[in-house]
Amino acid sequence: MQQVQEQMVQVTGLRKMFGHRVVLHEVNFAITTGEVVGLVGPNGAGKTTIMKALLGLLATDAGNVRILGQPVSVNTHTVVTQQVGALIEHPAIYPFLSGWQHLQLMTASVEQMTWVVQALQMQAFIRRPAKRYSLGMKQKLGIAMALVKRPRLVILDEPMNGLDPQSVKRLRHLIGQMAGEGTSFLISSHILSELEKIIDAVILIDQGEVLLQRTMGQFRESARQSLVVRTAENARALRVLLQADYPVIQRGSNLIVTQPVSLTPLLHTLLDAHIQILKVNQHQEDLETVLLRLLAERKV
Ligand SMILES: Nc1ncnc2c1ncn2[C@@H]1O[C@H](COP(=O)(O)OP(=O)(O)OP(=O)(O)O)[C@@H](O)[C@H]1O
Repeated sequence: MQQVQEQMVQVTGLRKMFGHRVVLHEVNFAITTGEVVGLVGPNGAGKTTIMKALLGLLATDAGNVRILGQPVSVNTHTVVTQQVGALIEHPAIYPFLSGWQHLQLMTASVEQMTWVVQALQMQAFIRRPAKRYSLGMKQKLGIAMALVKRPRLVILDEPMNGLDPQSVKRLRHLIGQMAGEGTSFLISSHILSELEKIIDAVILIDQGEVLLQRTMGQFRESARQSLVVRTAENARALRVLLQADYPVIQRGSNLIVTQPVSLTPLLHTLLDAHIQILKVNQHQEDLETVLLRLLAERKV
């Protein structure tokens, strides 16, 4: 069923200083209903600070946060309490309570608790005291606590930390399912290859500024296409292509043409030099490559 694209989060002109250091400059972005947004950027870029501001956990110096149209600040967080689930930094876990008792702190609904325990496959350890949990079990419990009330907005800071591949897959599935039912997600992660599989849009933060906000559709359209060519004589092929002014580099056993070019003249150049072509592939830059390139270009 098509979701109505209601505004879930609206952040305008957010500014935060720690002492004299500006850590968020004029941050603006929006998240719609059912949208899964990735918040990415280098260490110290300001991702956790943004998440804390969204939850009203941090006094800001300027700007506004609205969730479902309602203002959020350190003094006003009714909408956060009622509609938002979050896991920021480490989950708050009491060693002597079981996982189940932690979930009971979040909701009175046994149905909701049973649903999340099954969805994240926590049945085997949910009744044990949390002091006996592994890192990954604690992380799952933290995620379960964020999701159990089926909130309208979920904020997850590095949710994949410590999770095994099966659990990552299960979480991905669950996020997709909840998003399909209208829950919005803001997820930070350094594991861009994983993040890319679940997000609808990405926000890139660097030094407290939003460098880019794009839907994955826009992102794929603008991602550069490179051409991967393998020949029987790569060293000679490299020389021939460079002489013909192609932007080409050698990587492992492949030659990479780094900018869009027409295929036929390139192949003719190689065939005219009697070089046997073994493989030709179009390759699209992935999220990680594009973001690293954008960050590198910024430093130039
Ligand atoms: N309580 C604080 N006091 C002073 N400076 C702080 C405080 N919290 C964060 N900072 C600074 O604010 C900046 C942004 O930190 P933040 O934790 O938001 O980054 P991040 O993008 O989440 O980084 P990471 O990827 O390493 O988790 C950093 O330079 C950090 O040193």
